Amino acid sequence: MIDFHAAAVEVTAPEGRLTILHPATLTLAEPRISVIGANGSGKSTFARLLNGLVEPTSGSVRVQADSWLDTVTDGAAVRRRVGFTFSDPGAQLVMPTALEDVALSLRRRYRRRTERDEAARAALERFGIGELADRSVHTLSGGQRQLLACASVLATDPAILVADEPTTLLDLRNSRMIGDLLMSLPQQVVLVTHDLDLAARADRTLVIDEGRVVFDGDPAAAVAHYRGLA
Ligand SMILES: Nc1ncnc2c1ncn2[C@@H]1O[C@H](COP(=O)(O)OP(=O)(O)OP(=O)(O)O)[C@@H](O)[C@H]1O
Repeated sequence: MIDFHAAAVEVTAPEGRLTILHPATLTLAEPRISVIGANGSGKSTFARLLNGLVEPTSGSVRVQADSWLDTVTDGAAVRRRVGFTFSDPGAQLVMPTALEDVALSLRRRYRRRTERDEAARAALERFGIGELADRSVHTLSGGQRQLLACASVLATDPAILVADEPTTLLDLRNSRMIGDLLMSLPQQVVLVTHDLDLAARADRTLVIDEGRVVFDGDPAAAVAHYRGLA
């Protein structure tokens, strides 16, 4: 569960103060929530507020894991419970091999190296990329990196997953695989996407336009609203 209370984001740009997200008050309780909108409308800003990667300049964003946590004052605890995958997986893959990358995200949970590597290998298998365990992340295709980034984040078993354009780099087969996976996870999922078919599979869809949530509700109606804007 996620709660926005008059949360807004302003930045300082050469042309002065800009509001990139106007105050939003909403509660996200549905298991699958999709966020759609044009390039530059504010979707990533909205998504990054959910785990404190972006802090609201006014208002607040709180997430409920075991208790309610504020994304600013409880930032580290929020980031342990809210997993985030970036549209560019290169931004989050930091270790030389696929296995080491997943193992890194498991270092808090498993102190012993052998247990950690075993759990990391199991996470890779779950995503159908077990055979890539010992490959250098630099030799992976864009789609394989995206799958690895998802495996690394989900291996930590976050309470909520925020996925920012997780299928952008993927071919049809892998987009379907990631889409099916996101729709079947036990965690709450907030998904930012330009894939309107995938967005429509959510329980609730937000449309963001010029920094405002301009539609919030039924996914099919949201997609129709977005098409109307375009
Ligand atoms: N730190 C910043 N300083 C100035 N402008 C910013 C900053 N962060 C974001 N913006 C601007 O805010 C707007 C919203 O950006 P955001 O990345 O949230 O859009 P988006 O909807 O995710 O776009 P896309 O679909 O292209 O990824 C854009 O115009 C962007 O240039």
